[in-house]
Amino acid sequence: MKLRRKPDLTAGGISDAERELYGGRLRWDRSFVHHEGALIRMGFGQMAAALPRMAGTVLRTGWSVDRRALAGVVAAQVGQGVTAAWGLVAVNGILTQLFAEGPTADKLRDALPALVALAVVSVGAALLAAWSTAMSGRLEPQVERAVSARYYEAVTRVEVEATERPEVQRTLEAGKFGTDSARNMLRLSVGVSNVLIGMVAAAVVLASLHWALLPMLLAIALPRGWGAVRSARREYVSRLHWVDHRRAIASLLAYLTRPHAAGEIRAHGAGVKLLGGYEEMSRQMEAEQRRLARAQAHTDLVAGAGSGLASLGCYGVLWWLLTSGGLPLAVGGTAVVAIRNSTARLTSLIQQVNRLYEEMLFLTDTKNATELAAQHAIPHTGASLPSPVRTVRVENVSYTYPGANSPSLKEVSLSVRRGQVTALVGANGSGKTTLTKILAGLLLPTSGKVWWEGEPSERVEVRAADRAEVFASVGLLAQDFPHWEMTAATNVAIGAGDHPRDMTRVRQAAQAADVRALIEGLPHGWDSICFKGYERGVQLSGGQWQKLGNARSRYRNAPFFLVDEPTSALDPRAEIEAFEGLWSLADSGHAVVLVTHRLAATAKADHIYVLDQGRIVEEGTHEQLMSRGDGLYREMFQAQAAQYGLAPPSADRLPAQRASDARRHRQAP
Ligand SMILES: Nc1ncnc2c1ncn2[C@@H]1O[C@H](COP(=O)(O)OP(=O)(O)OP(=O)(O)O)[C@@H](O)[C@H]1O
Repeated sequence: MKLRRKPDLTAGGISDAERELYGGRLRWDRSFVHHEGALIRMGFGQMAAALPRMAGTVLRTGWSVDRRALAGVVAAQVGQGVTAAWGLVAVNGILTQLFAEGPTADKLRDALPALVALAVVSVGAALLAAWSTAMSGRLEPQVERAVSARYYEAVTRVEVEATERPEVQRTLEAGKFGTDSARNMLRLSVGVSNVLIGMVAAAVVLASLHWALLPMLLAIALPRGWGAVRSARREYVSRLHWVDHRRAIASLLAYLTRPHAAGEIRAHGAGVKLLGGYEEMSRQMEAEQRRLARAQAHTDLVAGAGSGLASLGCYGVLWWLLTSGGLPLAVGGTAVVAIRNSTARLTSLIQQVNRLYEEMLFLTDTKNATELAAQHAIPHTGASLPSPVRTVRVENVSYTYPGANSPSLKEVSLSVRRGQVTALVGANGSGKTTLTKILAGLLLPTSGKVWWEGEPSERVEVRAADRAEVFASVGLLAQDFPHWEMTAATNVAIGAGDHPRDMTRVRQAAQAADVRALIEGLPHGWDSICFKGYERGVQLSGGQWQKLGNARSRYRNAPFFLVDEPTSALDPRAEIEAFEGLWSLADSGHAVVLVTHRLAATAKADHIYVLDQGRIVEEGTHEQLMSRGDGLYREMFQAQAAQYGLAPPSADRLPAQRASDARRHRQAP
């Protein structure tokens, strides 16, 4: 029977839902090619070599987390192998006695010691199996934790820019699937080694009875092993190939139950669309499952036929050995028992090797991801920043996002000083947020320099600086800051890393952000979980969240505050108070970088930079900028004022959406 070398993973084509909701096929072609190259092409021999290597990695991890448990598991496995071998020896003893000449009663009496030995060996095997289960149950979660922690620790240290590169993103993403593979591999390795030791024991006993019995056992095992590897590869390739598709299905379902989407799901009928999409895309997955099942059945048939033929051959050889007098009848009986046992073990071995191989592929992804993350890690070392830092100076900085074909910042120069409010204004997409990320040390300029300056002549460029110190100097409040589904207290105190929580300061920060009374008025106060659905869960409004975010950056109390639209959801009174709070922070010696479209607030800033298409086109105080007759800032300010009837309408002079915005989004080939 001829097997196809490459499965047709395009089966099912593209669904209407995929085209409508995602604009095209969701198949992971790049990764498919990548994995086809390295692991999937691995031959049976290489795989046989790779398996113990990967199992070795898992065992080393086990050794580092819990030596006693690992030693217990290994001892129990070896013990079980020994008991299996003794079991066969006892069976041989029993059969030898039973096939001997003489009255049946005598033969049974003579076989009694071997029978007792068989019973003792069985009890021993049961005790060892229980010990192995207990020890591996203790070890498995620890190994999973160790591998996951290594992966996630590495991933969270990757440079933000690297995470923007599709190839890095995908490798890191693929690594997620293998974090529980270490645990599974350990469990499966224990299972496989258990069966293998039993089979090796059977092989040793058989070989000692007659050399020809050993190749027979191997001949039965090999076709099944081949089938296992083949099926595992197919499953793995399919899982990777459909990973985006699966993720999309999961996100469709997640939307259906997320509170923030509840309104549109019902009122706009989005739920019907999502459910329709889910059904259609799930049907494609089902088609893929059917394809896999058919292919698996095909492989099983071929492997089963091979194994069956080998068994037939084995029994033929056994027959010939017995009839030609090359083998005593009792040994023949033992051989039959051993072959029957081993064939039963084979079924479980096949299933476990199959899974083991698949898990190994996933664990390899995690290992690769962890290594790649280490290559792109933010350096641990670097020059200390001047103490205290007084100014961050940006010099001719340009920045192009990976994959974009034009820069988001072009030759930008500016200074951010302690004790001042520096405002960044400009149209959507003009580069304000990108600039704050550069200031925060999250993105490194594609060209140009960012200097952290203290006293004159004391300065460190961000690339040479100890980035941990840079991060420690900034407090970020992003436009889309995280809403942690945790307690209100955590949502404030998480702004200070792993420092112990100081509830007095949490309350002060909340007070300054005008959210203390609200939180303390909740039935569970600071222990309320800011996500409805949990016990003690509460639903906060958009503005209340924003106040909590402000409290978080207050609590962090870093010398450089970078706040992006911190008042977009606040009511007018709260907005005024929030801006006053920022100004008082500057008065107390902090640097405040304020990104906002509320130009009434920037009017009081010490210095305003106006960005347009990634360039700083104007700068100065509000008065200076308003005095420029044709200035962009003046246009924007007047357009806003006109909405309140405070200035003549000038909508026709609003800055138009720039064509280069669209160009920037186009991905480089
Ligand atoms: N991660 C990214 N990858 C590629 N391009 C990006 C990325 N983030 C932003 N951009 C692009 O960079 C340009 C500047 O974006 P940025 O978010 O800095 O603008 P902004 O001035 O903060 O806009 P807004 O006022 O809408 O918040 C935009 O064209 C945007 O599409």
